[in-house]
Amino acid sequence: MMSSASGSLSVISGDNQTWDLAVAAIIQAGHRMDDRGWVPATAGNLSIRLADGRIAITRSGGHKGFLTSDGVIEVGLNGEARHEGDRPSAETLLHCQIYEHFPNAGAVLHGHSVAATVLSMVIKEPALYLEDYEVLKVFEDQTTHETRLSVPVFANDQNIARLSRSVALYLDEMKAGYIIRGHGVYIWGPDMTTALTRLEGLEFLLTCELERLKLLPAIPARDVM
Ligand SMILES: CSC[C@@H](O)[C@@H](O)C(=O)COP(=O)(O)O
Ligand SMILES: [Zn+2]
Repeated sequence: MMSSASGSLSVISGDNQTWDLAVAAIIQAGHRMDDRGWVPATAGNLSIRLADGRIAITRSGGHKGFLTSDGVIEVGLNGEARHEGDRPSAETLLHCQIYEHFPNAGAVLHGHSVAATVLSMVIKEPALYLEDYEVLKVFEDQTTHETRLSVPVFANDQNIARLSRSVALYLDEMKAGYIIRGHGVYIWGPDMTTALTRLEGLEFLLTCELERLKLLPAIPARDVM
């Protein structure tokens, strides 16, 4: 999932050339995700890989709607903070794994939307299947609605290193990021504009699926024990 989308967001840069631009893009994206209701409370984390390889990521525990430059710090590809005392996102390893696996990845986004959280708890399958939606074309290589895209769903795990090992097995097949059950989505792109565009596409599709489920005939109630 690596082609670029041109964007009109003022700060969110397509080239991520300088630290200050990267930080500004993360702040703007955090505010946008908050406006859309995708990062409630202190949920979510965002990062950018600069052209020189440095990784800028949100600090752990901050509210992404009130993000300032102090809330963005540098980590190495091993997930460790570059500056002593800095506490990067608890899920930094999931970002670094994407940067390591996809040389062209330049931005990674993680949100906790209601749709991603509820849908992933309702479906029991190890993937969510999206088909026949026009908006599927927002994802790389998708040229028609006549397709079936699978978004892997992984069990939630507070042990992020262990979770990243489960994710690693499926990274090559991912066209539209992945979902952690009852938790949220991870999605990425070559730059922040593209990552945000894909996130918006995915969130739209998840909301459609949730609405569709509501219209389906009710599942018969289980026998009361
Ligand atoms: C509000 S709880 C959410 C966290 O547990 C986590 O899943 C999350 O998305 C944010 O963690 P963070 O360490 O701030 O990057
Ligand atoms: Zn999270």
